[in-house]
Amino acid sequence: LRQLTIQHKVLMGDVQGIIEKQTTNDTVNARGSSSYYENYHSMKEISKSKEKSKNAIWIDCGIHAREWISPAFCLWFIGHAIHVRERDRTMTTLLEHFDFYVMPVINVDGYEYTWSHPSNRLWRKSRSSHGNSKCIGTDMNRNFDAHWCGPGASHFECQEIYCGPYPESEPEVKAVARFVRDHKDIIKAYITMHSYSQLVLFPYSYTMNKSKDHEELESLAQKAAKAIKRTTWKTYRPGAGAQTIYLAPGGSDDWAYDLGIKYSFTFELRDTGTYGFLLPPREIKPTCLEALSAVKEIAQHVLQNL
Ligand SMILES: Nc1ncc(C[C@H](C[SeH])C(=O)O)cc1Cl
Ligand SMILES: [Zn+2]
Ligand SMILES: [Zn+2]
Ligand SMILES: [Zn+2]
Ligand SMILES: [Zn+2]
Repeated sequence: LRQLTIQHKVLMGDVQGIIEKQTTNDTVNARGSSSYYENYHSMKEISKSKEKSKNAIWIDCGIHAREWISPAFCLWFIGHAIHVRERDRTMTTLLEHFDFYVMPVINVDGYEYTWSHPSNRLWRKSRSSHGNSKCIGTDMNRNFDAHWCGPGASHFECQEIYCGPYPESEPEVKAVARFVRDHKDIIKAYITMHSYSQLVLFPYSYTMNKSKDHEELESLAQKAAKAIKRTTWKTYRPGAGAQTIYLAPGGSDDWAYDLGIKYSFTFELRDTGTYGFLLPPREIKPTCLEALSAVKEIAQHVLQNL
């Protein structure tokens, strides 16, 4: 059967099958359809054969269409991690211990929409339509399966905080949730970049109750804020989401935390309201530098607490 399975896959020209062709005694990936990530990951697993997969840190950006500084950070981060790691000792060390899974723009259709429709530059949601409503879009940060659609979200499709028809109804949310679930044993931190307000948020947002790791996360968020202060003198406020910004359910950070990824943070990047979502280009680089210093602070703490 195994031989047949591999033959079938190779015949199907499935990359997965070709990868498995090189499989030594690794188990054949049981799942038929595996995503790019699975091909990539199983290739890495095979290349290292016996070794456990490297731990990883997840960073996503652009879940909200109008928060343009967020995708800018993710792309800048990738560039930094690739080009300057010789000069950046900390980054070099972190990259020896972690893979960084970076998703530059989760809400691709929404982001593109704000570029192609200047009159809708402040669009927030996805661009999907469900049922027969005249209104478009689900707030992807209310669509995760974490106290879904409780207080702080809306069941009404025309609302900015519409939670969607059901948890993970948005294909982009489903893709992120599936990947993170499939890799929850090696993903040691979940970081999601938003704007604006200059905040370092940690669970919970869906309840006013403190998480079991409240003290540790608070202290780490404070250290992240101090790193930002040291880098650009900007003040970011650390705090649990519900107390610091608003009570809201279905967010990705709460979902990742309840999945077991303890180090889970939402960043609200610049600014505090002067330009808001329309942050001028001159602020992109300093914002990326300060956000990088915070991400490094978190990653170093995670490394020390593996
Ligand atoms: N779990 C969460 N963490 C952070 C936030 C704040 C962001 C800021 Se734009 C949002 O409203 O989606 C919201 C939630 Cl639901
Ligand atoms: Zn994998
Ligand atoms: Zn946001
Ligand atoms: Zn925001
Ligand atoms: Zn620490």
